[in-house]
Amino acid sequence: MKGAEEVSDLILEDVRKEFGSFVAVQGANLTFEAGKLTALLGPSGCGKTTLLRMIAGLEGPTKGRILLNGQDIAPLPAEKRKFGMVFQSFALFPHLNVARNVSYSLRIAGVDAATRRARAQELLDLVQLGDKGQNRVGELSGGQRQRVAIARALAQEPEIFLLDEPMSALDAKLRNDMQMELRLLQQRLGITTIVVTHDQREAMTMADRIVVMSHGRVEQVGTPQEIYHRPANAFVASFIGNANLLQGLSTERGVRLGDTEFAVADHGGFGAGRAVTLFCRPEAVRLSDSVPAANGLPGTVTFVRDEGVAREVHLDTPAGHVTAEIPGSFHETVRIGDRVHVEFPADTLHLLPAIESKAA
Ligand SMILES: Nc1ncnc2c1ncn2[C@@H]1O[C@H](COP(=O)(O)OP(=O)(O)OP(=O)(O)O)[C@@H](O)[C@H]1O
Repeated sequence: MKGAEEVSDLILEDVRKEFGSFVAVQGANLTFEAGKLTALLGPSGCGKTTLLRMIAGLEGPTKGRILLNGQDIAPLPAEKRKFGMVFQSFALFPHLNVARNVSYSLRIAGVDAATRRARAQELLDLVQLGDKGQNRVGELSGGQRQRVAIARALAQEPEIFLLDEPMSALDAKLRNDMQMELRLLQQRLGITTIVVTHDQREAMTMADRIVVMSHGRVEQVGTPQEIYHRPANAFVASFIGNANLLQGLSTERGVRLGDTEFAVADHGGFGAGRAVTLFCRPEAVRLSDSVPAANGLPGTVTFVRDEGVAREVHLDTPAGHVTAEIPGSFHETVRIGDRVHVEFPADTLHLLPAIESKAA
């Protein structure tokens, strides 16, 4: 297998894709680090598959450069790029047995039969299907088929490994297992990998870095922790997990929501008197019977979702709707209609740009 040290970062410079008058990807500037797994994450239609297909060479960019090892590969057709690809459907050949599926591309490349057999066995061992080489594809489970698709994509020692929604055909339990398996395999091989997904948990589980997209635009690039704890804007904050996003006015030291001023750890350099969004994760919100020393609001419970390990409490406050996530407890109860004090600890608060009004 090729190691990360032999392949450069993959760099996209101002890559844009238009379909007629529709802009599917707006000038994307991205660096995919060699040897790392990057997730392209966003809602349906945001352009992530189009971006992956341009990287694969299945779609030509309208504009921009795709640089690998110092060369602009944008004009190269897919077959001239040494990339392995796994599709949503796995696209296996039903008439070939498992080993032949894996070695198919080697056969096309004219590799001799003995080498092909040895390589297929090596790859099937790698994905823990060493004893299934002679089986028909139809005899395999969904997870096993996915492993065959991965082994097949790795057969030609690709420089870059591309996966488009690789888990979407699997049920929830298997998806969790395969996410871990794929991540461990990728780390073991140290192969530059790009995974398209609309599932934020999948991206958080597997990726070194996440590229969040919306409407053909890159909204933020960062580690899973950066994206979760320091989202760049309200879209990223609410796409990745749950978020409280309260509209207010910035002050010298924080933010004013209605009559109450809150101290804020990360002021975001907004200055005073600007329309801003206060961002706080539900698990950072505290609920108590007594008035907190600072950053508190009165609240009335409007809904309680008990998820065993945690409890999601929805509240009406003078600043708007707030969601708190508190530890699940067998003994304590929270009921609809309870009046509580809601505290937003200053060190968990961040200011983001104001949410644009649709009417504006
Ligand atoms: N060949 C094409 N011709 C015209 N429009 C296209 C073409 N391919 C994609 N699009 C449009 O470009 C936009 C982005 O599509 P893309 O498949 O990249 O989104 P996506 O984020 O991967 O969504 P999904 O998860 O639903 O596949 C969509 O509005 C889609 O309809």
